[in-house]
Amino acid sequence: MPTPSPSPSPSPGPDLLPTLARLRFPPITWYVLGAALLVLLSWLIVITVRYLVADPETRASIRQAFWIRRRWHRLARALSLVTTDRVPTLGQTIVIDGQRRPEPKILTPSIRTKCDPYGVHVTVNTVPGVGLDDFQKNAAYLADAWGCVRVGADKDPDKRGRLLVRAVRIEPLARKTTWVPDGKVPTDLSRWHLGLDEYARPAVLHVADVPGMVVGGLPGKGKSALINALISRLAPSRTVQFAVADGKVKKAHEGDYADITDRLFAFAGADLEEANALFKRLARLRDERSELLRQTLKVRGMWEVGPTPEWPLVVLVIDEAHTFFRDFKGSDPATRRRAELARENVILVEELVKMGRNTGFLIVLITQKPTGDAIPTAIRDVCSVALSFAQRSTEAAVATLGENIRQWKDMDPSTMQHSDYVGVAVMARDSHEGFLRVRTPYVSADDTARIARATAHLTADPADLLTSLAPAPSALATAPGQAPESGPDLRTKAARAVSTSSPGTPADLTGPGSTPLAPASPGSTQRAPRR
Ligand SMILES: Nc1ncnc2c1ncn2[C@@H]1O[C@H](COP(=O)(O)OP(=O)(O)OP(=O)(O)O)[C@@H](O)[C@H]1O
Repeated sequence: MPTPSPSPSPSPGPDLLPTLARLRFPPITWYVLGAALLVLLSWLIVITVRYLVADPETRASIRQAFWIRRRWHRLARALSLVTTDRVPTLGQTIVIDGQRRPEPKILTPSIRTKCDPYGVHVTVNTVPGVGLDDFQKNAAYLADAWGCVRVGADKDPDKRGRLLVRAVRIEPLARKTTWVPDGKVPTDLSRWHLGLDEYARPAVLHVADVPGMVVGGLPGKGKSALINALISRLAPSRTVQFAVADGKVKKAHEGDYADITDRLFAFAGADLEEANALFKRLARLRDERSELLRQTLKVRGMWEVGPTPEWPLVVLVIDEAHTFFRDFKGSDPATRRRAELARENVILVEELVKMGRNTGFLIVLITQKPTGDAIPTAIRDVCSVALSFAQRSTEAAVATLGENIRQWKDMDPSTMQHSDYVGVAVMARDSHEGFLRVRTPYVSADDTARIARATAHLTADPADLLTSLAPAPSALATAPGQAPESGPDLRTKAARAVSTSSPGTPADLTGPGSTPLAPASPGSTQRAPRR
């Protein structure tokens, strides 16, 4: 019996190419095929070149991103980050007869990746039933699966239904960075780039929304470097003026600010009278500005137009702040006087913080004292930003960051004792829930001194500058149909504010009657030369 010949294979096998060659495709097909190959080739060239020119760490991130995309569908199913769609589509209802049920469809969020040296940014298009909460709950598993130190998810502010998932491969907090200031005039004073957060995203502080900030931390953990960064960044701008009260020293030529005095329009040492004189002087400047604000700048708050050379942002740094607010106990006259000054200092600084933002003040209070009384709560509560470098205990962290830090154990700065964390600060912001850890760049005192020297000619007393803005008395005269303005003539007031200091007054204007807004005691508030 003849054996039946095997049935022909369904695959064309070796005959495929000749068969294709025999087929006559219209020429357009070849063009389309050629174009597709060209696009594919160009794409391959682009990604290869991109990979080759990247630094070794970005290359590692590119490889990581490849595996994230490749294994995403499996991982998403394993972590239940998918949804099952059982509702038949219109097409299925037409085609499928009543006996059969349509196959449920698994919807997986689609992802796109972007790399940097620290890891991968994953953009996720959500599917119904899978959202931000699910990604946040699974962050630790995602981190394990992707080989990352940390994964965080957030909503994309630019598009609803889209999530931004950050996979950090290299711990940004443990990586020390240095910034060598270039002396360039900052383009936007309302934003201060503090450093990188724990997801290697830029941590930006909106200075315009910050009336005051508290900086705490153990000695040697990075407080001065942070202030160096602030001064080096802002000093090249003629629209910023600085004053310092330093509780660590008696004279301006001692201590951390000795090399930048030329860029300060006022300085006070640890002496309480001296500091009190400086705070009063700034409080009067605030009052003068408040009266002139609407008439001269025609706005309700300085930040609506931003600082100008005539109306500069006044940055007051109060270092070792606890020195000025101590609760002195004792009944002898000297102690009673000190207690009175300290109490007055609290009120003056609290008001400067509370009411200074609109008129262009930024108050920075620094302390290394780890107890709650270091900065009185009256002041701490009106500062909208608090930064704490490493602390010895949770109680010390509470003193700077407030009670809330007890709920966020992994953010507690008392866990940052390792030397890797020098320069890392935990930040609390009024408008945000929780805390943020920021790796701040190191800025040396020498670099800050260099910038201060180079920009010393920009130093000016903001009170002097007000006179150029004060409207002429005629402008303040009663307009027809208007009630006469009560209170002193503003121009005269502003002029009076500077009448005690003639142009070319020498650097040290500490003698009685020499400080324009608040005459200080001999050897007190010092001013850099006005040029
Ligand atoms: N952001 C940073 N990155 C890396 N290292 C830093 C950083 N900030 C500070 N350091 C290192 O720590 C040292 C001490 O820093 P810094 O003077 O800023 O501390 P501090 O908190 O101001 O101390 P103190 O309270 O005694 O003034 C610096 O000399 C530097 O070596």
